[in-house]
Amino acid sequence: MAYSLGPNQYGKAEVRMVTVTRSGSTHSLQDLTVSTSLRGSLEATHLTGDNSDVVATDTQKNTVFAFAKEEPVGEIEDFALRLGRHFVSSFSQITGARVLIDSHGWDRINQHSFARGSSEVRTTAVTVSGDQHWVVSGLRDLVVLKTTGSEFHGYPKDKYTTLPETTDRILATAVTARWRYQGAALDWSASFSAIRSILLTTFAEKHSLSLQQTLYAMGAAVVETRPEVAEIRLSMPNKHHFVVDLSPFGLENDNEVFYAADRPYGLIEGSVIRDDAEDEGDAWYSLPMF
Ligand SMILES: O=c1[nH]c(=O)c2[nH]c(=O)[nH]c2[nH]1
Repeated sequence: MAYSLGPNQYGKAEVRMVTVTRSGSTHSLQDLTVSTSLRGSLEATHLTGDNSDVVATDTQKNTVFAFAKEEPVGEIEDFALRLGRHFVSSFSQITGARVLIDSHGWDRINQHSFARGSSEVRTTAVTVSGDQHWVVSGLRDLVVLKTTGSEFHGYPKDKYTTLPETTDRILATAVTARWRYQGAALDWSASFSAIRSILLTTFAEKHSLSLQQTLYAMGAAVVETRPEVAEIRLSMPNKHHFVVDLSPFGLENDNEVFYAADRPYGLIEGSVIRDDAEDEGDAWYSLPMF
């Protein structure tokens, strides 16, 4: 039987790194989870166990920590680009690098104390291939809910359908969004804040006939207003809130008391792509579709 080594990559996953920057007695904190992954001429280790081309995952982890000391980490996109370029330019057998960074938020209490923020995470996935690079940034677990402005009706009914139609329901989701940047280097933080704010405003203001419609509106609003975004992919679980039947207790539930079910949940996923988007290259290589 004939076979050969297929696509492969390897690296150190989820390096947990916290950095403290001091400006007098005011300290700043960055709390990151960094994953590195390398591609290249790695047949030997897979086929014969010859490790002469393997940049050890332990070395990759050490590089993350050392780079954080040698220069301020700064924006996660820039830090990921520095790491990716380092691996590709330092080792001739390494032709591509993927660096994933999650940034976990802390809210300031005083000059040197912090409270862990919400579950929301800011993300980036940087790919370096030869002298090219791609940046896909985003957020995860941005939990939002609206108490009205959401309907769901008009769907097909068959013998298994029990869901009542509604013209007024709670709509809640935990947004995961990834957007692919195009064009020249930019102010990553400013772009992130603007995109996050567009997602929130559109969720709140768009009257919803389905979560699918809301997802598309959120993505479209980003692509319409942010020329640096070639494409955005969204994954939005429908965090169902069911009106509790209070009639056994002789009570009428006028959309006031809900059962917040955690599973199963609808999972609505989709993307919005600019017609004239720059080529995606390796931007999404080995990333989940949504
Ligand atoms: O916004 C919704 N989209 C669906 O596809 C769906 N299906 C369902 O049971 N409830 C909902 N809500």
